[in-house]
Amino acid sequence: MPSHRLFIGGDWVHGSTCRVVRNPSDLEDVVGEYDCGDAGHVDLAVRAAAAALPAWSHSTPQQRFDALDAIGSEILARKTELGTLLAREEGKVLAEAIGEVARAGYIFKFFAGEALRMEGMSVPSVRPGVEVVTSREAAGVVGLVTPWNFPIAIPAWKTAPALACGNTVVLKPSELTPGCAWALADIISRAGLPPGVFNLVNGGGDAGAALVGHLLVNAVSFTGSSTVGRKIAMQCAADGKRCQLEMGGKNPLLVMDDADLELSVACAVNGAFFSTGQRCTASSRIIVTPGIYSRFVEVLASRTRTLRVGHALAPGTEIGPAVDERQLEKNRSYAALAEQEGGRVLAAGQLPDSAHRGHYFAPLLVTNDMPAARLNREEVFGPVATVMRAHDFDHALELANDTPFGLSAGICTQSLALASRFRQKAQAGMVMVNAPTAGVDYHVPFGGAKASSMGPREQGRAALEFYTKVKTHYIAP
Ligand SMILES: NC(=O)C1=CN([C@@H]2O[C@H](COP(=O)(O)OP(=O)(O)OC[C@H]3O[C@@H](n4cnc5c(N)ncnc54)[C@H](OP(=O)(O)O)[C@@H]3O)[C@@H](O)[C@H]2O)C=CC1
Ligand SMILES: O=C(O)CCC(=O)C(=O)O
Repeated sequence: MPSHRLFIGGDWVHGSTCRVVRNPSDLEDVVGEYDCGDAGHVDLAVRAAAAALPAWSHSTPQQRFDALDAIGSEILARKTELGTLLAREEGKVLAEAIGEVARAGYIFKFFAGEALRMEGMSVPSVRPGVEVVTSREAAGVVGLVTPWNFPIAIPAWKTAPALACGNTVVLKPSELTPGCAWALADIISRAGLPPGVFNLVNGGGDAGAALVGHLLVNAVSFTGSSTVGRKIAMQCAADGKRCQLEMGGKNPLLVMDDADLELSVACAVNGAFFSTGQRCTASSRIIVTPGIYSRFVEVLASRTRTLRVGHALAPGTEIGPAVDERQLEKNRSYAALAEQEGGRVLAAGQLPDSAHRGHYFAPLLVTNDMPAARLNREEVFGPVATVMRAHDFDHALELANDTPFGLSAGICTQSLALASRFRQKAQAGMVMVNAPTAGVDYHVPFGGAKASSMGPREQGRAALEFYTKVKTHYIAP
């Protein structure tokens, strides 16, 4: 099987090592071999991006539109094939994987349009006869460091706005999922961009650190763990680089006495367990008021027991495997905490007969009313959710906000008054009413409050704040 190379300065280049990627649903299935780069490859890629910057940052909106639109079209045309690759590489069930690929395609289409709509302002000056206008310019060479859990959508939602705004890019995806990033680079390589405008260096955290610390990189956008995010923030602050971080979540879903039972169970199951809980927007804390508690827990527990865990490509699978052995061990260690911390297991899903073939973990529903319990404070990133009992709405809101994170927060209620109070008081970047905390639109801002995010928002028009610098022009006659 030929190894997939790095893409640097318009050429496919050998890396220094090679990674064999195996399907987490079936470890005997080899997905592919991918070259990994080191600090030297990162240096070459950043220099290529810096050399391409002057011309690309002055390219016409039409050139940018044409390239991004072509990339979006090819991704959409190949969504089933690429979705299958994603499902094999990351373990996301096929329907969700195809949905993620389509999302990546639409993101490129959306930002193709944004390239045409790059606006400035014309503002009356306080001085007579002077004209004031603002314009947007590219931020420069951008380093994109991405995680494994959305291996094509996250590279897309960073790369597309970066290119639309005239930046040049070095993408360093997670070493666990190089295949989707490679497929994206392959599509981009045929979209008519000049050499060096987009570069791919697959590799591990060393390549990521080399990219973040490179002096020719002007801006860094990162999605991943809080631990790595904090390191990157410190490095960028020391170097004076722009920085955008999307990190963890411990997202609450409130279920109020007046909630529709079926709808709230569906929101909880989707938010807590779909995508194997490997979403920063996952509903890992479900906070329930007394009037609905017993009925809700009974239906949710029975639904949890019957969730179909299995091979991501098998028809009917609802929950795929954990991405790798390390994440599986992490899930198991949190599962062990369920009783150690004084909680109780309400329900556990069933492992498939073929569980020994992959990194399978059965969804777990735990009750623990202690806000200080680790299961209520730390991001597991697996299909593990706690149910907490709240006395009333105010108590539920207090529990919801009692977390260092603030990405997404949801409420199930039929009361407009409660929904409005929740939307105002929830300390989160995204609030959902009668909808799961996870699963967002691709054309509106995405990001969190408190320790979940740093820097300007991603996605939608808000993304332009990070990927452009505003210039103010004073023109006197
Ligand atoms: N909020 C979110 O969306 C995500 C949160 N997470 C959380 O993080 C945990 C661990 O997942 P993991 O993939 O290891 O996440 P990491 O934060 O470790 O990795 C994210 C990306 O950063 C890279 N990286 C690692 N170290 C550095 C560094 N020092 N400088 C620059 N880049 C670096 C990684 O490379 P490499 O390929 O070597 O890992 C990867 O590309 C999960 O269990 C989950 O809790 C993870 C993914 C997404
Ligand atoms: O919930 C979503 O649609 C997006 C989640 C996400 O971006 C993440 O987990 O990194």
